[in-house]
Amino acid sequence: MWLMHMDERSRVCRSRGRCGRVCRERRAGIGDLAFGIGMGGGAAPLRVLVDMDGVLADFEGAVLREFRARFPAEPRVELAERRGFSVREQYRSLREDLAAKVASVYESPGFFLDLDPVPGALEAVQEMLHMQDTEVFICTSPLRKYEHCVVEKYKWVEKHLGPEFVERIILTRDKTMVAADLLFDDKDTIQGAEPNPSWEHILFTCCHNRHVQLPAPRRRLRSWADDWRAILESKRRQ
Ligand SMILES: Cc1cn([C@H]2C[C@H](O)[C@@H](COP(=O)(O)O)O2)c(=O)[nH]c1=O
Ligand SMILES: [Mg+2]
Repeated sequence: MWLMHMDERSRVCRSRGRCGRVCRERRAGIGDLAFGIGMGGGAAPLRVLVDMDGVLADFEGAVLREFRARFPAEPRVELAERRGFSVREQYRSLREDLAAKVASVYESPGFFLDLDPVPGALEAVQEMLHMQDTEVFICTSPLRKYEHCVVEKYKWVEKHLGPEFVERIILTRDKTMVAADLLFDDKDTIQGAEPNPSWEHILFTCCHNRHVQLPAPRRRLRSWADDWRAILESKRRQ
């Protein structure tokens, strides 16, 4: 199967890292071994990226709670009414000035540090960390207004997952540039400089994407109680 991706003249993987198992074999040097130009072991570990807001940390629940506390007289968007990734744009559609008000909530010092973990998330990533032939990284995007967000994301990871996971933080506004096999993320559309990212995006269900119809063959993880292990195993077999 992986041979389909190999260009025999240049001896490079023509998929340029976009082909799941093939890429893991390339990372492990099996492609080179097959052409007699190096030594390889087994397939490289399955590399899994796990998003932070909406997947590990409950961004949406905290936005609503804090908005209600700070602006009790203002209209708000209940979680059951959330649609679309951007909470700011949905508040703007209620009334123009509410966009700045809701942004002031998540741009405040302490907001990111105080987020509650998503149920089951900490246990799942700790289990992934100890799984054989598996590498797990936290791949998260900072706010444009990054003053508190960046350092608090690091502190949140240390507080809830420990220093081992701090080493595993990838902070980027462009996740398409990160090479991996899987990305668990609540944002329904992830775009960036690389038009063909190497990972398969597993949409993690969150209040704002619950109603999004995914075209085949895209997959969802409904919660951390859903069968994330089966998704990893299916990817390993591809
Ligand atoms: C308006 C708005 C912003 N965000 C922010 C919060 C984070 O800084 C990033 C997403 O981070 P992730 O770890 O990649 O999930 O965008 C948001 O999540 N939702 C919003 O509505
Ligand atoms: Mg997210």
